[in-house]
Amino acid sequence: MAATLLPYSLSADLEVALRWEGGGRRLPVDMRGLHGSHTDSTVKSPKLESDTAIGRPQAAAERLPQSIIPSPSSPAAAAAADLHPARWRRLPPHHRSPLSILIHPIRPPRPPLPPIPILAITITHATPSASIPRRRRAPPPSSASSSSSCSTSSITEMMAVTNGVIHASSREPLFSFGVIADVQYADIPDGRSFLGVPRYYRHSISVLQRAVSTWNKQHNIKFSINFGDIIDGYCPKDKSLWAVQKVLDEFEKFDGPTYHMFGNHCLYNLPRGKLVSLLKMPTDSDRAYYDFSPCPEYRFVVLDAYDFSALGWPRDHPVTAEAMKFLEEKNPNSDKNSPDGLVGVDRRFVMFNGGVGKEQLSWLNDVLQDASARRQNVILCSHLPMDPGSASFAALMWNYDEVMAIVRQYKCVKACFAGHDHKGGHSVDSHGVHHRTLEAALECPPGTSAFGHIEVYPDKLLLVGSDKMADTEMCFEP
Ligand SMILES: Nc1ccn([C@@H]2O[C@H](COP(=O)(O)OP(=O)(O)OC[C@H](O)CO)[C@@H](O)[C@H]2O)c(=O)n1
Repeated sequence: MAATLLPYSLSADLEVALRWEGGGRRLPVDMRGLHGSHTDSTVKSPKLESDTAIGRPQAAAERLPQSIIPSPSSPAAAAAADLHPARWRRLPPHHRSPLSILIHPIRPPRPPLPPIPILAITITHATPSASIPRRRRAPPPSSASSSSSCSTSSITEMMAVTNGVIHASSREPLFSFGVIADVQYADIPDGRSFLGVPRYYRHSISVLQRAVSTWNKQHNIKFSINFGDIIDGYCPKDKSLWAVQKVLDEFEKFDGPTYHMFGNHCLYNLPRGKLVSLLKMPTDSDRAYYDFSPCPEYRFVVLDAYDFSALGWPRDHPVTAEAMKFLEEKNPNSDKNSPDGLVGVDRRFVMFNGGVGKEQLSWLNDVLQDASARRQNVILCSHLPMDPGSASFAALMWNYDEVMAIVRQYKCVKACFAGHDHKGGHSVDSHGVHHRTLEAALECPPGTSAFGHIEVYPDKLLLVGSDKMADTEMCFEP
């Protein structure tokens, strides 16, 4: 492989944590003053040498010295080292593997360690390879320009893709927040989606329980966001209220507020007005969209993606009639949940999706204008994804194009997060906005999880996911 040598220097004591399918090891290394070079596939230095283990991380890990201690499950400590992500580049497919490497400072500083004879590190990026099962599988980055929005250099730009490496950073986050999507809890036996994907209706609440206890242990998670579909449509209607309350009781155990939004499944079970109050949405009306600002630099906008929808409004409500008329025009199938015969992004015109109404669009414009005036970065949250690169076409918001046309009048929106498309996804659109669809809690087999927390910096967001939720670094122009 042609190797491009890039100089680097390390200025702190670091730990190198290696993870692979089913395990991990943490290796403290005194790297102060270390200088070396980085190739496409290896970090080379007097202490870190590449060898035949390139592409065979397990073999490399097996040869690590005895001083290695077990790695803790949380990679939250990744931070604050002068190891710039720009030094790390994507690997060709034949070098991809399940291993991820976390590099973070040792705190407090440790005494120097005896020299380490040979350590082979293969820098692996979690761009999925169909042939290799991954513990932290990353959704494929997709973008109008994969070079995305990292602005500092063309190499840095390459790092805006989803990957399995938690990058060291030279700063502490401004704050962090927890994320979870599509819990879709129901006290019913396991089942399958319309397309045959297994769904674990009872287990999904355990995923939430694990999320909450993890967030609480991390101590620095300011709030959490639940991306909708709190219970499943198959939940017996006379148990809906009980089921929503049971899930909310779990969120209540989190040491901070949780912000909720509507998903289609919420609306199969309960009327909108009831949900707004049950979910304690911070609005002064029946509106299910709102914004909040956890610090002066950031503004969060939570959209109601079912504001214009055939779901949730009373049957005789004008919105129901208008939405059904819209679906009639866009979708010729008698079953309006079916995208059969619809082509490309037109597959989104199905009844289990919805859109943002005119009033909400105008409100969104006002919020973005205000955020721009205050020089705030904005994060858009919606149950429905808003970029074709980040989700199946059939999962997109009906009028994602109208929402994004407003977003593009300003430069303040840095990322859009969504749920709904359970497999997850990540893209960077033509304007450098990240779109991250979060993997569903519902489709985690027992013993597995999908939740995470997002570290917020002035110029990037770092999603640190549990096993089925992939880590994602999202850089942008501040
Ligand atoms: N092709 C389809 C897909 C779905 N349906 C029916 O629509 C309802 C909602 O489907 P469901 O998969 O439960 O919706 P989720 O919100 O959990 O997931 C969204 C998708 O992942 C988006 O890609 C349900 O009644 C289905 O049976 C359908 O008829 N035809």
